[in-house]
Amino acid sequence: MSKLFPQSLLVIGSGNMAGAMLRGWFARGLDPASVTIVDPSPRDLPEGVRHLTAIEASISAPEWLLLGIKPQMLPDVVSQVASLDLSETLLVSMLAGIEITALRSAVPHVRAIARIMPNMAIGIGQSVTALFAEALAQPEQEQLEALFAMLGSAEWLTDESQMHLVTALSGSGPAYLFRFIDALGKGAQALGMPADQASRFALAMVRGSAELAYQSPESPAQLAERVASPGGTTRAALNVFDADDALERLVAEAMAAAARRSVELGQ
Ligand SMILES: NC(=O)c1ccc[n+]([C@@H]2O[C@H](COP(=O)([O-])OP(=O)(O)OC[C@H]3O[C@@H](n4cnc5c(N)ncnc54)[C@H](O)[C@@H]3O)[C@@H](O)[C@H]2O)c1
Ligand code: PRO
Repeated sequence: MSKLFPQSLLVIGSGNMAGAMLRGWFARGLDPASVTIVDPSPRDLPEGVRHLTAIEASISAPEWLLLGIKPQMLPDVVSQVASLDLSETLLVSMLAGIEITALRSAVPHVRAIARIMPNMAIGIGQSVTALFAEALAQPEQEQLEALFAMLGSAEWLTDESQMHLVTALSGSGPAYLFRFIDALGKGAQALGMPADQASRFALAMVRGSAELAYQSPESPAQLAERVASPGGTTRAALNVFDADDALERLVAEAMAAAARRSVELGQ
């Protein structure tokens, strides 16, 4: 790999996700002067970048174009990018559900297309990011992997349809976990614990347990068994989760809904 960062990066839509990515890359050496952000109302505009509220003819051909808009905004943006010279550009899309064939027909004049599915932990350099690219992006394969591994970890998918599943797992997943932490706090509160203390205990417990699971050679399922003493408190709670496979069914149903929605967003 000859270089790490693209020489010029055009970002269309710099909200939560693209903003967090940029901050991570700036901290690791990306030159803000090489970045142009097009966004009518960007979040925490990074210092030193060029900011435009709409596509202008003055934008020169970017090496990379990062799409950070919501999937529903794609038709609006497509008409604007039609005027740009993208014949040498790699398009990197984080849009949930929108497949490469749809991106290719929306932006036919782009040289190559890659898709990514990061998650919100990208803001602290701990996203697991799925990558999928058309063959035309082969020259940038190593660079893509290095740039997203820098913000956590990155893994290629061999089949694009798996993007829907990754979106339902690790893309949306932080929200599931945040809800679970919230439910733990509320549960303790309902049993009589002060609300702020219950929230602190719930969050600290999840943080320690996630780190333990990450470091342990044992699977999460095995670790759960180690917490549960026979006839003890944990088993009493797990019995509630396990009755009719209630927890597994609920999670599987929620993830299936997310994956279905991802497919719908692409249609
Ligand atoms: N939020 C997540 O956890 C997450 C995770 C993985 C992937 N994604 C994907 O990332 C994308 C962005 O999500 P987000 O949470 O950062 O959204 P966001 O709403 O925070 O950011 C979208 C940005 O697009 C801008 N925008 C709207 N219309 C525009 C236009 N016409 N031209 C230029 N900019 C425009 C908005 O001002 C906003 O700053 C989505 O496609 C989503 O599917 C999000
Ligand atoms: N956030 C986006 C959504 O909810 C995609 C994964 C996480 O659609």
